[in-house]
Amino acid sequence: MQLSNHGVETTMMDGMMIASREFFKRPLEDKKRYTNLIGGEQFQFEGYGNDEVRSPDQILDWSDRLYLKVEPEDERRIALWPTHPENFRDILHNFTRKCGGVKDNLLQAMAKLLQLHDDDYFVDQLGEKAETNVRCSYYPKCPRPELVFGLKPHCDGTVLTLLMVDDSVGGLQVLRDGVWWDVPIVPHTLLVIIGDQTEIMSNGFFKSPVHRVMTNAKKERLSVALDYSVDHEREIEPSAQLIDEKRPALYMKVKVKDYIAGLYEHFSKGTMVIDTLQI
Ligand SMILES: O=C(O)CCC(=O)C(=O)O
Ligand SMILES: [Fe+2]
Repeated sequence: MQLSNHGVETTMMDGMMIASREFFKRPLEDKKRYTNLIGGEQFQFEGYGNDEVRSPDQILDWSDRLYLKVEPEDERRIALWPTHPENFRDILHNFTRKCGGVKDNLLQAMAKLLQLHDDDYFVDQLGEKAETNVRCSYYPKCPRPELVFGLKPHCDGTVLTLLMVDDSVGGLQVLRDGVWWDVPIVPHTLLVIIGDQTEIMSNGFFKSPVHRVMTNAKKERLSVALDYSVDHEREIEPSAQLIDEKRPALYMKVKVKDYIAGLYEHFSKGTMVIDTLQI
């Protein structure tokens, strides 16, 4: 879904993209100060780097990324937030605040669409300690685009993802009825990707789409995503309001922390974690 009247100023969107681009352009030594490999080997989610390597035959993606927890604000690991470009931290902070409002409006509209008793149903599900992460992804030019993905097929394990894509180079594709479709680029829109957590809570009324990023031999590409998740300590399950005799619960209850752990396990193998929860 493409959102245009979202209220996030174009200057703020451009600023966030430019700051991310400048970060990735920094010398490797500088970026490594924010590495996601502790002591050069132990993987942590936050920081700069690639996917976790879990097995020697794992197929890796042709991308670099900077992944940071931005909410709850008091859990930020500010030492991992780049200091160059100098405005990076401020822009990320402001962008996060602004997009938070967009996310709440969207979740309310989705609750309305499902005719839930309370428009804040999904907002409340997120919990006090809802987790938001930013994912800035840089896809370098790839000499053999037919051999590797920028990002392999996956579903987002989020409630939803707000995504800003490069306005000069495509690559994002979404799977529909067995066919991969290019997602068109419309500058200054925000792409909304429904995540698995919403699929579960909505008892499958909303579907989390399978998507992937293709590589490009001639152009590099950048995207910035905000991932919204329910508090990892909470459990999610299909809303009781969306279950009846005709449509029983389609998914089991799951703790978000366990779901996310399963997600990465499956992602490294190229399989889908949501399939393991189906009743
Ligand atoms: O780079 C993109 O356009 C999409 C990135 C994405 O799907 C993800 O990070 O989950
Ligand atoms: Fe994604």
